[in-house]
Amino acid sequence: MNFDAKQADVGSVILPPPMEQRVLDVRGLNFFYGKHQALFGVDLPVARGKITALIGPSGCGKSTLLRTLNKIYDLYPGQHAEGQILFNGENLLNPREAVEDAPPAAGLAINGDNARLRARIGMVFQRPTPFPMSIYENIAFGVRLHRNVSRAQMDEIVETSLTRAALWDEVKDKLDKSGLSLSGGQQQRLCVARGIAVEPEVLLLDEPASALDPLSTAKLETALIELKQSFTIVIVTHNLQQAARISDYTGFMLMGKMVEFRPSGEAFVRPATAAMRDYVTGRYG
Ligand SMILES: Nc1ncnc2c1ncn2[C@@H]1O[C@H](COP(=O)(O)OP(=O)(O)OP(=O)(O)O)[C@@H](O)[C@H]1O
Repeated sequence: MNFDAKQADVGSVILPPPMEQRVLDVRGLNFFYGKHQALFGVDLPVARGKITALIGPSGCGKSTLLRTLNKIYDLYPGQHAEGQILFNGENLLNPREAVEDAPPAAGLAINGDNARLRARIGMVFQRPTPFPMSIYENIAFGVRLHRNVSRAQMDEIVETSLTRAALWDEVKDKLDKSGLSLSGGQQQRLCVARGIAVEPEVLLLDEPASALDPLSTAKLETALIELKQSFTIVIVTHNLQQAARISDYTGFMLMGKMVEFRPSGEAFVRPATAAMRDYVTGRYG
């Protein structure tokens, strides 16, 4: 898929959710891998209790943008971001900055504490990454890091998390078996259960179904639709049908820019930009 710079200068159409509904609000974000700039002035408003999908051709910056939201890139030397990522009244990129016109805070201030940030904004990766421990411990491990709970309370958290991730029925009789003994699709739902067990506000998913068969994908999608009653979800996907099926808002990116951001129903039926129209009709790629 080759776009020259002229073709990519397609303008942008951004129809954000109202300010009071935004849990995260990315404004004018630039991102750099060393000297290589991967994001250019990106805006991403994320509505609370909704699923936001990020789509676009390979290399357009979807995963990079997702990785900025819980600052996981901070663990890698040479990577840095500039701009504003507003979360609970605070600019994550500059916690001391006085932010005007920020969405209302609904949770704890992060105060520059990245460990707290990653507990509030959890992440599930492309390949399932269960810990080499029992199914039960996969979930209990993270909870213990954040809270002191009794065995009975932990049993309840494990059951609730697995139920919400649509996995309980398949594993309830083998909680002491290794997480690695599950199928790929089950492992991915275990990772979702692990992510939500610590009750984050936001769950980030980077192409979580790319390694799954259609049945496992359908189960994961069902789980995500249920989960948005309790959590906000941002998902990167190459699967346009999936984005159209499950998301409330869609952001279409091209060459490091946010070209179109709109409610998904409208965006897929009537793309506002020629670039997104070409992309969803398969004219490119
Ligand atoms: N670790 C890295 N070091 C240097 N450049 C990187 C790194 N990771 C990504 N990039 C570059 O940043 C740009 C955006 O990459 P990114 O992975 O965010 O795109 P993407 O839209 O998620 O792609 P895909 O759909 O193929 O996963 C690309 O030009 C890519 O080559």
